[in-house]
Amino acid sequence: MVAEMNSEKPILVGVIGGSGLYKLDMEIVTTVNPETPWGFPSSPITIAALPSGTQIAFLARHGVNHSVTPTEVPARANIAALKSLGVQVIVAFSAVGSLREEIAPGDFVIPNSIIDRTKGIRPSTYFQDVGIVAHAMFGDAFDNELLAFIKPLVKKVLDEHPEGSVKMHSEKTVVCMEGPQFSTRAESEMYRTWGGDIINMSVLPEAKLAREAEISYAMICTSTDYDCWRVSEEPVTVAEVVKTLHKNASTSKLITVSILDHLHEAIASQSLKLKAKGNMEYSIITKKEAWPVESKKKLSYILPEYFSS
Ligand SMILES: CSC[C@H]1O[C@H](OP(=O)(O)O)[C@H](O)[C@@H]1O
Ligand SMILES: Nc1ncnc2[nH]cnc12
Repeated sequence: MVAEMNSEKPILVGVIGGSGLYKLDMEIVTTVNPETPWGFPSSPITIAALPSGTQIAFLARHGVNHSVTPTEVPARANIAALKSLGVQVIVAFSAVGSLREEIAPGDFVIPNSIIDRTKGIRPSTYFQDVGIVAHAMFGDAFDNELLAFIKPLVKKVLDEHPEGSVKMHSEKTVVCMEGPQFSTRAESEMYRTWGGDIINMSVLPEAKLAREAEISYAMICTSTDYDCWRVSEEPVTVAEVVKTLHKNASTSKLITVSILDHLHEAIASQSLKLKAKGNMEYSIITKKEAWPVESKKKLSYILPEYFSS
């Protein structure tokens, strides 16, 4: 029997899959493709059901065939589309390079901070060309309450992995570079001196836009390579990344099936206090009387609490 979208049980959790994670092994309820004021998401969104019946939303960041570059990911549309479905928490997956000896390919990392090395060419805010200015807080780049909630759950899954335990690291800093080319050895070494622990091309502006849309956001990273800072070794190649990607993707699927019910329940019962909710109330600096009508309409798509009336 095909499950139906359950209108009484809202979809609270969204999952963004990165390189290698283009679908989840779950029952598909339906597929939607909402057109947002910022266009269409990178891929249609799959509404999938956990064995318990809990429904979640899944989106492939680079499209299901990995045809969208990190620079071209329509992050505003992705986050807005998930918000339009009622999503309050996003668990994003990402394949990352390791900048530390102790983070080996195959390890998992849940970062708590970000260094921005994108080049300003990705639309990175909803508050652009709308005549309404907002400055979201981003000191804590991820929702710390959410991190604290998922960390022990992810660790348990990794400790009990059927093919042997997988190492998990937390409290790490992810460097987000522009790409699509990988870093030079000098850059890689520089990121290490800056305190970077892992590197990807995807966490920004995704994490910033989630914050603006008042969605709590965490990233679960899967280490695939040592980038190029180890001078005695060849620099990273896509072939090397892909080698680790397959095992990592099946572990990521195991994590989603194992933790999302707990997460959904904690959000629904409000036992998990989400930090993102309400954060924009004090971020909008433009006087309400000056908000252009058209902009209010556009922004009400992501923040109906402030812009609907
Ligand atoms: C395929 S190597 C570089 C590519 O992998 C990561 O993608 P994602 O974060 O979506 O898993 C990295 O950010 C780059 O986009
Ligand atoms: N070395 C690396 N640099 C940037 N993004 C990556 N994704 C996976 N490995 C990476």
